[in-house]
Amino acid sequence: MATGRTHRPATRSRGIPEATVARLPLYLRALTALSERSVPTVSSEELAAAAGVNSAKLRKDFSYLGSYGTRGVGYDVEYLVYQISRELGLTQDWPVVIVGIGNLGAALANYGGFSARGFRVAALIDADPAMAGRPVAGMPVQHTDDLEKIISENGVSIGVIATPAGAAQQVSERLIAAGVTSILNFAPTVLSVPDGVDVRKVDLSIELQILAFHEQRKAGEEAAAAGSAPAPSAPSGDGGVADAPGGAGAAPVAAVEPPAGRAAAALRKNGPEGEVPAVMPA
Ligand SMILES: NC(=O)c1ccc[n+]([C@@H]2O[C@H](COP(=O)([O-])OP(=O)(O)OC[C@H]3O[C@@H](n4cnc5c(N)ncnc54)[C@H](O)[C@@H]3O)[C@@H](O)[C@H]2O)c1
Repeated sequence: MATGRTHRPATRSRGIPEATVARLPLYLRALTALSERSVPTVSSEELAAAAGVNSAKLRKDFSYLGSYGTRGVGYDVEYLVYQISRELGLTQDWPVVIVGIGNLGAALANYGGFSARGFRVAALIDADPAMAGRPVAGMPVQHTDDLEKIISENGVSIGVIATPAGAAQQVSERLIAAGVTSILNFAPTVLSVPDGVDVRKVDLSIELQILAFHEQRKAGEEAAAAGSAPAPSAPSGDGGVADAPGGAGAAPVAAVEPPAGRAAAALRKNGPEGEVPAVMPA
C-alpha cells in the first residue's frame, strides 16, 4: 500500500524482546507507585509481586536494560523509573489524536492518564459534522476533513481509533498516509497496515471471553472435585494468557470465529508480534 511516507522498521532498540517491552509498562506502573511513596530501593521479588510478574522473568527483563540491581539492596527505584521511561520513549512528549468521539472516544479524551504518562491529546476528530466545534474534555472536536492537516501540523505519530468497526480500516489508511506510524485500535476489527506501522488492539469483550473460559473451567474442576461430574478438558499449562503480555497467548482461547479474507491476510502479514491486544493480563 502506498502511504506517501517512509516508515521506520518495526525493530526494537538493542534487540529487547517484544514480550519484555510489553512488561515494561507493568514494572513502570509498580515503580511509579513506589516512587510516589518515596521508597528508595526495591527487591526483584517485591517488584515482581507488585507488577504481577515472576521474579526470574523480571531479572531477565532488566538485564536487557543493563540493570542488574545491587545484591542485598535491590534496584534503585528512581533510576529504574528513568531507565524504563527512556526505553519506552516516555521521556519525550507524544502528541496523539483520537478519531471517533462517541461514547468511548469522549471517555478516552477525558482520561487523565494519557497526559500523566506523556501522551498529549493533540486533537479530537469525528466524521459527524454536528460534532465539529463541540467541546469534549475542554477541546473542540474537529472534522475528519481536516485529519491530514491536523496530523501534519501537530507532528502526530500515534493515532487512537474509536470509530465503528466499519470505518476503522479507512480511518487507519488516512492516518497512516498522513504520517501516523502507531495505532491503538479500539474498534472490533483487524486492521491491515503496511510494514513499519505498529498496531495495538484493545478489545474488552475478548478479555471477558477469556475470563468466561476460565470460569467455565473452574466450575468444571469444582464439579469434578465434588465427584458429580468429570472436569472438562482444558489446555495444559498456566491457562494460556497469564504469561503472555502483549496478548500473543490471548487469541487461541477466545471463542471467536477464525478470521477470513482481508482479516486473515492482515493477521498473516502482521504475524504473532503484529496486531495484538494491548490489554495486559493481570
Ligand atoms: N475495545 C473495547 O473494549 C471497546 C469498548 C467499547 C467500544 N468499543 C468500540 O469502540 C468504537 C466506538 O464505540 P462507541 O460506543 O464510542 O460508539 P459511538 O457510536 O458512540 O461513537 C462512534 C463515533 O465515531 C464517529 N465516526 C463514525 N465514522 C467515522 C469516521 N469514518 N471517521 C471519524 N469518526 C467516525 C461517529 O460520528 C461517532 O461519534 C466501536 O467500534 C465499539 O465497538 C470498543
